[in-house]
Amino acid sequence: MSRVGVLVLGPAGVGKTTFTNSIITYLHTVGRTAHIVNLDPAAEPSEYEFSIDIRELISLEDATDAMKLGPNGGLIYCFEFLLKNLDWLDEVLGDYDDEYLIFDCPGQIELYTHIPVLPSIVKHLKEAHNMSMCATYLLQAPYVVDISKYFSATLSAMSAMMLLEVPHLNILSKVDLIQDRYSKQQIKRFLSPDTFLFNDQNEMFVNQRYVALTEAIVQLNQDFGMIEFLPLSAKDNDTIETIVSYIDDITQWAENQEPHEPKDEFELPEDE
Ligand SMILES: Nc1nc2c(ncn2[C@@H]2O[C@H](COP(=O)(O)OP(=O)(O)OP(=O)(O)O)[C@@H](O)[C@H]2O)c(=O)[nH]1
Repeated sequence: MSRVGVLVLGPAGVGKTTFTNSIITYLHTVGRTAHIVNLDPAAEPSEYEFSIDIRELISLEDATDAMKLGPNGGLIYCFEFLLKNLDWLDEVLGDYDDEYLIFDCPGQIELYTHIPVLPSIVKHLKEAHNMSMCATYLLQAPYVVDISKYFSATLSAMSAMMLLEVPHLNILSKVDLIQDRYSKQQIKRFLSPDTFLFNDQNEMFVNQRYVALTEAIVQLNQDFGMIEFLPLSAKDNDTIETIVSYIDDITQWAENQEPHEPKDEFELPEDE
């Protein structure tokens, strides 16, 4: 028995649910099946039905009403409740042997960058369910191309990578929204950032020490090769296909299925 678990992570509004639905649509078109595991206790109804839904155990409304908590405290309460009730998760997962499960997660990144709740759940999925896991961490292109946001965004991705300890893909979402501001070549350099890329933005810093700091952090990133992105544009099937091929390679889904090599080159969506 083997299961694949794809975690869809990232700050609020980066496109996690849209990406989850795009993967399901793509997999259906190539004759594969996948299921959505909704881990957002405040989720709205989505294009595809959730196969497993945390709201059947606890919803954000239950937590905020019963415990008199605000939305963030309520969300943390829901995850702690899930952690205490892993037998519920075991039971609902019991029906999904040999399946491809996509975990759509909430956008409150403290759940996977600051507190150990999601890492504990992920550890349980790996150990108790023999799940082959891959984390996808989405950051939206219109933010990441701004140098001051680039750092907080990439550091949050790195923090999740270190806390979760599962193979990790960084994804630059909503690439279509920057295609009229940047050439294909510039966008390719955002996917694998280098110091040269940010030189034209350094003038925004009055304090020259920030310029030096910027260059040092980008250099560190380059030296360790920690942050590279795969491009995503939700309506562009090629970007979805490439990301799925990487996930398949990481989770070795293809080993038990048809042979499937990951693509060598990133394919950027065509300019509008
Ligand atoms: N232009 C563009 N818009 C996108 C893309 N992906 C998502 N969006 C839009 O971004 C908004 C947020 O998308 P969601 O999928 O709800 O984002 P989310 O990360 O699941 O949001 P939360 O669950 O609230 O954290 C919606 O209006 C989407 O239509 C994309 O690739 N391109």
